[in-house]
Amino acid sequence: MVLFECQRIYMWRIMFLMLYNLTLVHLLSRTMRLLQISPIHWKGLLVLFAIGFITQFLGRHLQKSSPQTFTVQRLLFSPSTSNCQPKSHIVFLKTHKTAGSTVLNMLNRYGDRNSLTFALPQKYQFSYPNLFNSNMVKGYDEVNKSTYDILCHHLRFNLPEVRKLMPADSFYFTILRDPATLAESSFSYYHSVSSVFKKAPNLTEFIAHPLYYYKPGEKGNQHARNFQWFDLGLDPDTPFNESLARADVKEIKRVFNLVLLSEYFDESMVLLKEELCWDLDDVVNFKQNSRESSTPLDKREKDMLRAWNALDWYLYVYFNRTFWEKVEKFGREKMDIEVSRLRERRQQLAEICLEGLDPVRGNEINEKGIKPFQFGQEKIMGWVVKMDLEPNTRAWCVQMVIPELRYKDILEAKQFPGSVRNGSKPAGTTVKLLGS
Ligand SMILES: Nc1ncnc2c1ncn2[C@@H]1O[C@H](COP(=O)(O)OS(=O)(=O)O)[C@@H](OP(=O)(O)O)[C@H]1O
Repeated sequence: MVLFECQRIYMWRIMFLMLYNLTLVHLLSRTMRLLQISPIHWKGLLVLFAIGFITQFLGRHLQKSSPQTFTVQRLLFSPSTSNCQPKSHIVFLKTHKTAGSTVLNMLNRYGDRNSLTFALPQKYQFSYPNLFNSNMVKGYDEVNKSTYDILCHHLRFNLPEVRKLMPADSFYFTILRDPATLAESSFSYYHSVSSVFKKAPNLTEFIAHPLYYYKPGEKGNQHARNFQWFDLGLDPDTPFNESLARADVKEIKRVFNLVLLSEYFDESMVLLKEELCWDLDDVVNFKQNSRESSTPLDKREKDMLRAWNALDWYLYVYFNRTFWEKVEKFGREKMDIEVSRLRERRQQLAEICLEGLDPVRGNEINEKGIKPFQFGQEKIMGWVVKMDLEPNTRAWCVQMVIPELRYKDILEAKQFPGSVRNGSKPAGTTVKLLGS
C-alpha cells in the first residue's frame, strides 16, 4: 500500500516536472524569436534545456525510491575512491583474546559476499594447540595442491605449511594486545578449563606466584604465559634473551605485512582497509566476544604480568612502534578523519540494524543463529538485530553479528554442500545483492 501511494505521488511529480519544463521551453523559444536570435543559437539552448530536464528527471528518480530501498542503497554503496585492486588472498593469524573474533567476522563477511574460498578446519580449529599442518584443512588435496583465498581460523602458526595452500601473493596480518590485559581476559575466560589457571584461586594469587601454578612444558599451558608468542608458533618457555627475541620478532615482521593492535582497533581497521584496498563498509564492525565485565588491574599488577609474559611484552612493544610508524606514514590527520568516518558509519549501521546500541547477554537474544557462544563461566555478549527490516538490510545486519563458529558452519555448508553437520543457518543471511 505504502509503495503504491509513493508511486502515485511520484507520477504526479514527473507530470508536473514535464509540464513545467515544456512551458519554459515554449516561452524561451518565443523570446528568442522576438529578440531575433539566430535559430542555431536558440536550438542549442533548447538542447541544453532538454539535458537539464533529463538530469532533473534522473536525479529525482534516483532519490525517490521507497525509504527502505534507500536504506539498502546506503548499505550497498560506499565505494572506494582509490584505483587500487582489492586484495582477496589473505592469511589472518587469529591470536587468542585479542579481538580476533571481530576481525574474523569481517573476513567472513567479505569472503562470503565475494564467493571466496576459505581454508576451513575439519571442526572449529586447526587441531590447536598443535602446530598447523596443511592436512588439517578440510578437503585439502595434497596431490593437486588446492589453494584458497582466505585462511583465518584459530591455528598455531607454521609458515611452511601455510605456504603450501595459500597463494604466494597472500597478504599476511595478525593482531596483538598488551599481555597484561590479555592475561586478565585469558584468566577469566579459561579459568575453568586451563590446567594452570584451575589451580589458582584467583588472578591476584596467580599474579603473585605464577611459578607455583605454572609448570613449563605442561599440557594446556599456552593460555597462561606468552600466549601470542605461542600462537605465532614460537616457544613460550624460552628464557627471555633480547637478541634471540629480536631475531624472532624480525622474522615475524618479514612474514606479516601488517600487525594490528586491539587497543587501537579503529586505527587498525583504517590501516587494514588501506592495505587491502577495501571499502569502509568492509571493515565496519560491532565488537564480538566481549565479556560483561572485567577485573581492573593496577599498575603493579600490569608490570608483573608484563614481566611474566616477557616475550609477549617484547613483541607487543616492538609492533606498537611499527604500528605508529605506519600511522605516521599514513598521516595523523588523515587517520583522525578516517577513524571518525569509521565510527560514524558504525553508529549509523548500529541505529539501522540493532535493538539498542550496547551488546546484551546471550539469554536476551532469542534468535538462535546470532546467540554468542558461551564458554566457561564468562558471560559473552552479543547483539539483537531489529526484526522489522527490509530483507536485504536485515541479511546485511545479521551477517555483522553472526558469531564465528556459526559463520564457519555457514561457509562450510556453502563450500561443501551436503556435508555439514548441525550448521543451522541464521534466518535471512543470504545477501544476494549485497557487494556482488
Ligand atoms: N573492536 C574491539 N576493540 C577492542 N577489543 C575488542 C574488540 N572486539 C573484541 N574485543 C575484545 O577482544 C577480546 C576477545 O578476543 P578474541 O575474539 O580474540 O577471543 S577468542 O580468542 O577468539 O576467544 C575480548 O576482550 P575481553 O572482554 O577483555 O575478554 C573483547 O572484548
